[in-house]
Amino acid sequence: MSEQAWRIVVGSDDAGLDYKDALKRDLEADPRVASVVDVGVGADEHTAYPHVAVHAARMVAEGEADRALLVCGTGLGVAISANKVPGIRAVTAHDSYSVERSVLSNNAQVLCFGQRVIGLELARKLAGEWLDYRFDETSASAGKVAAIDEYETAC
Ligand SMILES: O=C(CO)[C@H](O)COP(=O)(O)O
Repeated sequence: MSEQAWRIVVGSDDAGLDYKDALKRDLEADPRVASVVDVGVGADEHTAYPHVAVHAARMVAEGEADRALLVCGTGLGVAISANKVPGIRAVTAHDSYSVERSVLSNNAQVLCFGQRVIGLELARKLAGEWLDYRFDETSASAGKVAAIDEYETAC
């Protein structure tokens, strides 16, 4: 049986707009993706990154999307912001191994890139690889991710 296609939300601030739009086009053309929702920014829009990131992360936390792909200048601010939403595990990852482990070790639902940090072709390649990974709830990593969740409710 084939795996269910991803429902993805994309977002950026103005510093990440070009990459967000390019990655969105790739995702829309990808058969592994069922739907793509763009929460901005659009051209000539200057919403600060925390608002966009939290909007996207809430969509994931509330089950409206499976994953989010976020872009700002560094990929750091969108990750910090998305992680404020309970239940969200957001990472900044600019290399293939980290992207893989963000899903297989950390069950991260949110991947963040920095448009001022990596080249567009690398970002496109990493986003494509990201779609192939699914967290294994029966893996040895599952208990560690559960411990993160326990700290979220305890702290
Ligand atoms: O990279 C950003 C936040 O991490 C953002 O795109 C730019 O933020 P700024 O340096 O505060 O303008």
